[in-house]
Amino acid sequence: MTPGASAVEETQMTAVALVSLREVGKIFPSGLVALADYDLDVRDGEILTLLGPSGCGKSTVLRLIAGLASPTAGAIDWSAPQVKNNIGVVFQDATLLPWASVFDNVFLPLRLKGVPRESASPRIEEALTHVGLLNFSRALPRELSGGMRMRCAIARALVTRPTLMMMDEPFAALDEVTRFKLNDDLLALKRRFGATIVFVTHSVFEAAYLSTRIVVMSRRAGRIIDEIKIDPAIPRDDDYRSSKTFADVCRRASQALRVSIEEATP
Ligand SMILES: Nc1ncnc2c1ncn2[C@@H]1O[C@H](COP(=O)(O)OP(=O)(O)OP(=O)(O)O)[C@@H](O)[C@H]1O
Repeated sequence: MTPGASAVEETQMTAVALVSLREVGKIFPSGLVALADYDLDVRDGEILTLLGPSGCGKSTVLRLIAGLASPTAGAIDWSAPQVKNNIGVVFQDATLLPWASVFDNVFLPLRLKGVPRESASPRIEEALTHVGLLNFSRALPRELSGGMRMRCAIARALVTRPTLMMMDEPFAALDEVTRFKLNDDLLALKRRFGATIVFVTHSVFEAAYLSTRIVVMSRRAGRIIDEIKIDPAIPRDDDYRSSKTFADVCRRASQALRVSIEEATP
């Protein structure tokens, strides 16, 4: 039985796939096989987390979906071109332009799309308001804390109103209190902006807290070894963190991770 499974969750699992990876392979020029025969649907509205040992191919999956790399085998099928052409991406390193203000960093994706600064301004201010950085719009990245830099990166990803957000260990470098706060803020942003999120983390607890579905990958060319569905209707709060459902999800994800690590150990 899937922890926290319910009729609501089953309904969500039948949601349309925004993007489908079909028998996708990725072999790097070095000959390293990062992915082989990899199948994955990303369904509308979900927070899908990829969990797996270091080097199992999580970032590669993200990069393929984001169009930052190409598969060497298989197909990536999109539900609509507008989904493919407007993806928000957030990396572990906030990757802000050091010489540009918070405002100008968030403006960047719109500037690249040819939107004039003046007409972009309300959307930038809205995005900054939602991440709590409006009062810092003139600050430079070096004047911000790590958590604030990540908020800026999230605002930059949200400013184009993407249908799909790809987040590669965005909170891994932050202290636990900041990380918890940003987890809650991300869920609030998701409710506000409604994007589907593909999230990569090493943290079982973070995966169990944020996700509506967790995919656990094996080390051997990124095979999927478990899929854990979590009822999206469960409020993500302190009660959830101390609930049996949360404990069950963590236990099952940890067991799957252990299997994936043990089967890769000679
Ligand atoms: N450009 C590249 N050229 C050669 N090998 C690469 C390249 N990028 C990634 N790899 C290798 O592909 C495998 C998968 O890498 P990937 O970054 O997708 O794993 P990951 O699961 O995200 O790892 P981590 O959790 O450590 O970030 C690793 O063995 C990595 O060393």
